[in-house]
Amino acid sequence: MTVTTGTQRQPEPGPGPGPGQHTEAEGRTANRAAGLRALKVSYGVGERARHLLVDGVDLEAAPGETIGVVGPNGSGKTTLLRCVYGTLSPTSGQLLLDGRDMTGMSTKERARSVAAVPQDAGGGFGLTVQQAVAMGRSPHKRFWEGDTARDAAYVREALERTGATELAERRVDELSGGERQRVLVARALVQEPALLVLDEPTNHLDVRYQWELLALVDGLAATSVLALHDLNLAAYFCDRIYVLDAGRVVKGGPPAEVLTEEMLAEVYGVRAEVSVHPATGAPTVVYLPPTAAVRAKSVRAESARAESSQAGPSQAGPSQAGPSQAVHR
Ligand SMILES: Nc1ncnc2c1ncn2[C@@H]1O[C@H](COP(=O)(O)OP(=O)(O)OP(=O)(O)O)[C@@H](O)[C@H]1O
Repeated sequence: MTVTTGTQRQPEPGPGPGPGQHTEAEGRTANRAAGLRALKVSYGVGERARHLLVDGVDLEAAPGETIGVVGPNGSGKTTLLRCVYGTLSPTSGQLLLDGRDMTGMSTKERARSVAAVPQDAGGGFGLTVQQAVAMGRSPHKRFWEGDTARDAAYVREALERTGATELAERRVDELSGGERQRVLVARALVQEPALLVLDEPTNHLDVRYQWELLALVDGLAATSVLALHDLNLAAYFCDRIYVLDAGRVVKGGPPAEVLTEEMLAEVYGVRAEVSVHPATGAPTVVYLPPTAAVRAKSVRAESARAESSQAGPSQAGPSQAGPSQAVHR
């Protein structure tokens, strides 16, 4: 994680050597990072996949960076992240992991490098938390191999790091939303990802766990790509932020460049004040009641979006400039 704005953030201490089973030097989660590049990635649905939910997205995450993907509801964040972690194949464009085309990787190979925490993921029915988290080790094993002491150590550590140790013997389907979210993150950690993709990871979490979870993710050596709605958390934890609107990146760069009052009015249709917080050094957004002018602008932008989405991507108006014009890096 690089500090961009004179913040007083302290790096998250690295994990300890675990319960005597391994050390960081042996290649645990914290030591792996891969660079990600999305080049003109599009994902389309409908006739000839012409309705683009993700439209020509360029995105870059250097090894170890924490990248935020933000944007209004329905702007394409989840669809983009699904392309990155492989449950969707882009209609066009390329996704490169350390320069290698990800579409050429087998499922298992991809799973050895990329872990995902999808939005509101279900599953885990009938399993205990410990069993569900241990399943994250499967990309690193042959199918007949049982859990080793080393696997158990990974699981123990991941549970510790996500504050889920107390939940180990509980059934996953009996957990609260926030408890379940921490378990999903623990399962992703034991996968030893070089790239971690998290879709709204702070969903269901109380403020303390939101903070702790993002600090944990940020403290990993792994590259992280996060979809977030909370712009203040994104401002604090992300090295760079990409703003999606109607499937396109309309702005990208360090939080201080991206999170402007103009962007918030233009993309989200909200009135806000952005200042640098004296204690954190990060941009901080305070939302204000909308004026009549902002409300009217927001209604106009909303109907322009609706028209453009009905007309199809080729009819997009000038306010939806392509990424090459609008991304500020
Ligand atoms: N399979 C599909 N077919 C048609 N439209 C889809 C499909 N999947 C998603 N969409 C639409 O694509 C748009 C982008 O959806 P996506 O879930 O990627 O947005 P998002 O930015 O993650 O939204 P949110 O912030 O609400 O989670 C939405 O308008 C959604 O309704």
